[in-house]
Amino acid sequence: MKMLQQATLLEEFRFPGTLFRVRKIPIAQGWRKIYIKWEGNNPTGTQKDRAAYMHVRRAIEQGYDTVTVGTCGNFGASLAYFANLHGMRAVIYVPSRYTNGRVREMRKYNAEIVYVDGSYEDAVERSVLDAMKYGYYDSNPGSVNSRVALESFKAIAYEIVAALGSVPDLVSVPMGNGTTLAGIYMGFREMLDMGISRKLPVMLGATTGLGNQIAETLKRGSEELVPLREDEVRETEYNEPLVSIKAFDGEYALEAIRRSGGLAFEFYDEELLQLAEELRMEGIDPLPASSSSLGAIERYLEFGGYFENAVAVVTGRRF
Ligand SMILES: N[C@@H](CCOP(=O)(O)O)C(=O)O
Repeated sequence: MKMLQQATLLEEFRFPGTLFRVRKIPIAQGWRKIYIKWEGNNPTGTQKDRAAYMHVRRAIEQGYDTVTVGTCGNFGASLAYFANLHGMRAVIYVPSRYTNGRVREMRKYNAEIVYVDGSYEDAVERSVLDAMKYGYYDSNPGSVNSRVALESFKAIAYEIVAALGSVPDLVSVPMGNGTTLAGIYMGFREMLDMGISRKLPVMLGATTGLGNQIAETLKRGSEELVPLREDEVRETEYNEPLVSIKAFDGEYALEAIRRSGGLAFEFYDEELLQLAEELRMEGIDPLPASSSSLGAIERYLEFGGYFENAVAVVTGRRF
């Protein structure tokens, strides 16, 4: 029943699901194939639309009139959009230093903004507490409904296999909380378990060198997520979506990277801008942080990795 319900939800809103082959970048020429899974054509321009859509549908089915999330931008804009589309109230918690265009977009979709003094993690915590206090549907990572986002990203794996006809050797995903990467890997696992496919891809996590709990854990070779202090992390204009003091789905992402024989690679602003430029030559205009997935594939080759075909999930457009 649960699976049937989910399939129905996925069918009701069709995400554009664009997958195209990279042509201009030297490493992608010849026999080696690199594809971009482009999420920038989604309604608010990022993969978060997939999760927000499913959260709003569930909230309606469960009789809620208000949805909430803590956000730095993308997830909040998505949730506000789908809530507004379905006549629901959205209360979005934003760290007070964020007054960017994405916050204006949330207001455009009639969301109520609550500014929180502190980090992204503080905004999430406040949203979770208020969800309990006021009876809002909680869309936060790490909350009672956190499985929903993971489930929603499985569809990316299915769309990749549908477009290519098979599982690629390598899949590279930008990594903040680890939710997108973990969800995509779960999709590949599900297809393998159901006999739809015959292998799993190697998973690459693409993140920032200025503070991500999952990458730090891998570097230190720790079995469990290592705690990161706020003063060990530095947020910049371009790395913000990849920074994570507390990676809410970090355990799942770690498992996906380790079990698939994958790696995580770290990038800095200049590199992210350069990668975004490379992707502009391919005809898309991505958020620099989202371009890190292409960088991880390039880095993997430099480190002597081998693949015949790879997919870089480029999670959002430039705003
Ligand atoms: N936040 C980034 C990276 C992927 O997000 P995650 O929190 O699911 O790891 C983005 O949206 O591109």
